[in-house]
Amino acid sequence: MAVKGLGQPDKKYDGTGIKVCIVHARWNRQVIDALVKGAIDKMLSLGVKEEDIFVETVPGSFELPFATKKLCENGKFNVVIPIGVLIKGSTMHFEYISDATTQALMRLQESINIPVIFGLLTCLTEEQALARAGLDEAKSMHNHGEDWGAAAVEMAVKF
Ligand SMILES: O=Nc1c(NC[C@H](O)[C@H](O)[C@H](O)CO)[nH]c(=O)[nH]c1=O
Repeated sequence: MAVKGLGQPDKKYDGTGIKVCIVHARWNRQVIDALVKGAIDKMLSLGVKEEDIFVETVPGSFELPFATKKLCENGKFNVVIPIGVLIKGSTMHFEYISDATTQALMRLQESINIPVIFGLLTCLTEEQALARAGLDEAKSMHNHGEDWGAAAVEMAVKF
């Protein structure tokens, strides 16, 4: 049995009534769209109402922290899922955006006081990104957006 991976939740959480913000980048759009759909479909299956899921987009992952702060600082949402896909290129751009965005999203939880689900894929190849969105031919991995949707419901219900 594989060791790595998300364990089953301690119970099935009912997402009825929770308000969710998804803010996603538009870079690597094919992968982004699959991840967003995976997160939404999972949350709907856990009782979240479609009208309680608000979706906004930004150009790229580097814009996720600022947009997340502006969208969530007024207390309208119980949880936020920033989603971005970073794919390593030939420069250090990937490393700087990945680290800066990750740190900013983690710190943001202190100021907006709601759970921030980490929906940033930091991939070394396009194949890694496709696999983590459930888009590769071999279906070698599940759509990680589903994990983020489940985590969002659990965190919003519990805290
Ligand atoms: O470079 N690669 C990527 C990227 N660059 C753009 C950056 O996030 C930002 O939008 C611009 O620098 C403008 O501020 N954004 C991503 O989401 N994924 C990438 O793979």
